[in-house]
Amino acid sequence: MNTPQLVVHRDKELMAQAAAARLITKIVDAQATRGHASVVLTGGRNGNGLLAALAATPARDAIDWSRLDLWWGDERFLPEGDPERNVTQARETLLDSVALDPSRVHAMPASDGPYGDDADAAAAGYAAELAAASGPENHGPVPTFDVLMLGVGPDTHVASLFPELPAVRETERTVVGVHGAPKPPPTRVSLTLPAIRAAREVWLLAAGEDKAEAAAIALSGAGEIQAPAAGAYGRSRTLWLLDAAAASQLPRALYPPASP
Ligand SMILES: O=C(O)[C@H](O)[C@@H](O)[C@H](O)[C@H](O)COP(=O)(O)O
Repeated sequence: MNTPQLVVHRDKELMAQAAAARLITKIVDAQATRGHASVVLTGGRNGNGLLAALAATPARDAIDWSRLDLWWGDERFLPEGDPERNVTQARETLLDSVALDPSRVHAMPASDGPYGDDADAAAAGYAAELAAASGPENHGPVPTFDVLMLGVGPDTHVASLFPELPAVRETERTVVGVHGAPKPPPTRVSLTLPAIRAAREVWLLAAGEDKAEAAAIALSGAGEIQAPAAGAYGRSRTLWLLDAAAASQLPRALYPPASP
């Protein structure tokens, strides 16, 4: 497990813009090196804020969108097109305005899709899709994601892995159904910590006063069952992207030197 790297930006807007610029560079470098890139998106205000910043910057067209694989860290288990679905919000915010290859956009199943309203079957289906995309050069039944992004909840949840619930305890499966989530809607589909940890880099997005306690808890040695964000780390890099408000309760020793 690598030590988390922290970057603190002045405010939520600057954090989103800086994170978008960082993501563009990461994708462009991956495509220049390997001909394609693989990114896992997250839902929520910070995740969508990053996509909105990406949509608004001219530099976005440095990305070859046709050679970008998109996956999701979690999804609200709702009907196709429901405005509350993470993929619906991502499409409206960015995806519908860039020339993606639809075969490389891997949305998680909807509750009126091929698996019906069975979230556990939908999770197994997505796990199979991940395994099919994984090759011998990857680490287990998940493709090697260049960047896996996670919003951090005020209770330290990431994806749909909530403190103490069964999904955060999963050590074998890569995708699980989530029932009774404290953040509505209650039924979701989520990557598990083993799948998250297959990523080269994991970026945790935490902006806003309401994330300050969660960031301090997750970065001060809490266990992953009580604080799932503490268990989210990448194979070669774990990066926390915060604004000053979300970093306001961090122990001084963790505060990066050149922070606002
Ligand atoms: O489905 C979801 O709700 C998200 O994937 C979830 O994991 C989100 O990223 C966090 O709850 C943070 O959300 P905010 O950025 O809106 O606080």
